[in-house]
Amino acid sequence: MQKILFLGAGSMAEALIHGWVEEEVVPAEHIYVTNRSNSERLALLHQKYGVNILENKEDIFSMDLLILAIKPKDVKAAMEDVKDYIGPETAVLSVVAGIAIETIEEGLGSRPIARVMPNTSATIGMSASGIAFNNQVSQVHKALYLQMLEAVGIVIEVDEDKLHAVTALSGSGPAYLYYLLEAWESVGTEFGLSKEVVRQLMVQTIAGSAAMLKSVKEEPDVLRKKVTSPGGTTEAGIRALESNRFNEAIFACIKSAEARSRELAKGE
Ligand SMILES: NC(=O)C1=CN([C@@H]2O[C@H](COP(=O)(O)OP(=O)(O)OC[C@H]3O[C@@H](n4cnc5c(N)ncnc54)[C@H](OP(=O)(O)O)[C@@H]3O)[C@@H](O)[C@H]2O)C=CC1
Ligand SMILES: O=C(O)[C@@H]1CCC=N1
Repeated sequence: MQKILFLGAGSMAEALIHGWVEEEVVPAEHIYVTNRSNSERLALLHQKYGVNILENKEDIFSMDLLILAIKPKDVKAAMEDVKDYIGPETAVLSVVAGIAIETIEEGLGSRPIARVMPNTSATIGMSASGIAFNNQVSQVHKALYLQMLEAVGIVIEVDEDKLHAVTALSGSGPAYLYYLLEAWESVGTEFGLSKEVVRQLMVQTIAGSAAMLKSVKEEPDVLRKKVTSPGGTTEAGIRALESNRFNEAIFACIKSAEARSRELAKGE
């Protein structure tokens, strides 16, 4: 893939560009960016990463890969904008939440299409991505996409329908953890600790717990019980989580996000 165009130049496009350029998976000179109107944003990406700015729509014809990195609500208009310029040999990779491969085939014609759900941790090579393909993607291109996504984290192939769940879990997942940290910082400061101290303690706690789950072959409930001394502080904390319906809140969170992904698929 010598020429890769990002249609949409927001957070997710930047996370992938940053990861690919930094990890030397895709040279910056192979990457082109375009958006709706924010030319300052394109100039910033050019300056930060050395990527090219798409000069005119005719250049879309020669792209090997078009990456859809726009919001779901903008996808139909964006496809309408480019459909007369895209060449027959151009493959498509979409990171757009909820939008089905079938919708992209309708908008851009029958061609190889991959749908990926990464997360913003691609910026630092730590994305957890799900991927699904239509039946026109060759084995060679599948391997290439997997390699590109492995360079910015882990990637797991799933049936397309399961991408709704992947979106709700790992696509949105970083936001849930940041929200948790915001709550920890609020309560920590009530005890007179500074926000910075709480952040250092809890970021390391998240990183350490994730590393434990990856390195020791034990289930989360086993690891949890090792922290929980009978009659101790953790037990008191967990009891408070239970009485405040922690499980219900988490189930509601993931189910709402999954349902929203399905609504986006229907254009709602
Ligand atoms: N952010 C995240 O954590 C994740 C996001 N995603 C998915 O990635 C996609 C992009 O999200 P995100 O990067 O956060 O969004 P942003 O709002 O940061 O960026 C959206 C980009 O789309 C551009 N755009 C809008 N309409 C058009 C158009 N008609 N033609 C060309 N470009 C257009 C905007 O340009 P302009 O600024 O000029 O209007 C902007 O560059 C979404 O579909 C989201 O579901 C997937 C996984 C994680
Ligand atoms: O909130 C969203 O719709 C996107 C998809 C996953 C993360 N951000």
